Amino acid sequence: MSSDQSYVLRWGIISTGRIAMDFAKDLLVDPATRGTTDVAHKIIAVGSRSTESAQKFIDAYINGDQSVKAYGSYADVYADKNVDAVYIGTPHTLHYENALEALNAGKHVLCEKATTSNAGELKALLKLAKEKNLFFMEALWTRFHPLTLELKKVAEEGTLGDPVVVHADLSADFHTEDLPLTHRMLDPQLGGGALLDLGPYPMFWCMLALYEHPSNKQARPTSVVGSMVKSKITDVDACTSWTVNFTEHLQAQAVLSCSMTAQTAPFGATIRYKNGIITVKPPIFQSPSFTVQYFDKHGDVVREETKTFKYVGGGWHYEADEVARCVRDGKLESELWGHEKSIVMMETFDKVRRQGKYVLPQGVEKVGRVQ
Ligand SMILES: NC(=O)C1=CN([C@@H]2O[C@H](COP(=O)(O)OP(=O)(O)OC[C@H]3O[C@@H](n4cnc5c(N)ncnc54)[C@H](OP(=O)(O)O)[C@@H]3O)[C@@H](O)[C@H]2O)C=CC1
Ligand SMILES: O=C1OC[C@@H](O)[C@H](O)[C@H]1O
Repeated sequence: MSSDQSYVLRWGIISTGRIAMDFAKDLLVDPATRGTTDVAHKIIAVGSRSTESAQKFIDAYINGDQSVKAYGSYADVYADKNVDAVYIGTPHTLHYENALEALNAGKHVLCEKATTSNAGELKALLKLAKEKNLFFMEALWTRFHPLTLELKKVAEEGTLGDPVVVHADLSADFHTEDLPLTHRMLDPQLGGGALLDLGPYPMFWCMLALYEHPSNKQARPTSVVGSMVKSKITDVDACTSWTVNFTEHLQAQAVLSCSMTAQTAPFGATIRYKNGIITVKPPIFQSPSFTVQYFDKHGDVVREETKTFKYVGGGWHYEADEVARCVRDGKLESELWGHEKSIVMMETFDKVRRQGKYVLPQGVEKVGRVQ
């Protein structure tokens, strides 16, 4: 759906799993329902390891639209001349080669989190994207939500002062004892475990609250300390926690955690400032509301405000709109979630994996094995 003036980005979707479904469904939501009139989306093709699965996906989630091509390989999507941008929804450890092939075929890329298996792979992709003059973005969808945009305004308008401590957790009990060993959360070949799957979200709130805060002047973390509890089933991380310090311009610390064997922590994310506190209600990847409490000089709450957000769709369409705008404007990266932030995220995960002694099997990481 598009208004006459809108720029239409033509998508190719690769993989037919859970997140590809969520993303595709959101591309079909009328942009006007979220106040978007300058860009719109068209799904041109779906690629899967089997044509049957691609066709089933189109039938089930793209209203059986006959104009959408069902391909039995990802390569066919990259080769389709009508595709402008490729959305990658495969497991983490496949992102590198999928994105590499898409970029080499001249396509812009939106790639699911965790962007790659490690920072080395990510940097190689970013270099290629720049050489080819193509847009690349990690699909950190939470960055583009209206809640996040509003929270950032409130956080940085001055009254709250500098940020000091962030706590954030994202967990989910995947009942790993019942999963097949080939499930992406358990299989080390697929980068299984809590950190690479759930970790991007606690880390995201750390990045938003501390890294992005103007007082931090975009300084990278000064230290990262992590700890992992391994799963007894496949030795991937079941529970991981890590602290991230920002001490070059701030005196601030984030205390972050994720687990794939427990329910998420009820506090979601809290950001404590000199003069108040912001609480982000769980789930922190798709939060419905946040509350701000302002303190007087004694630390007593003098004002409290809760802001609630609703929209049509699941919220993945906001990142799609960002990609469309950037591609339309010839940008190679998003100003809101650019390359440097994805690198800081992946470098942090590399450090935590090293400290937790989580080594992926030989050959999984295509660039710079973390060990
Ligand atoms: N942004 C978000 O909200 C979310 C993001 N994610 C991210 O998306 C990625 C995929 O997660 P999710 O959709 O839950 O995973 P699924 O297991 O549901 O789907 C993954 C898909 O990848 C394709 N695939 C290609 N090779 C393999 C392989 N060797 N093993 C398994 N699947 C393969 C398959 O599609 P086909 O058979 O068609 O080729 C499969 O359906 C992860 O990186 C995850 O972190 C996940 C959930 C939410
Ligand atoms: O990105 C994600 O968000 C929601 C979680 O349920 C999921 O495991 C993760 O991949």
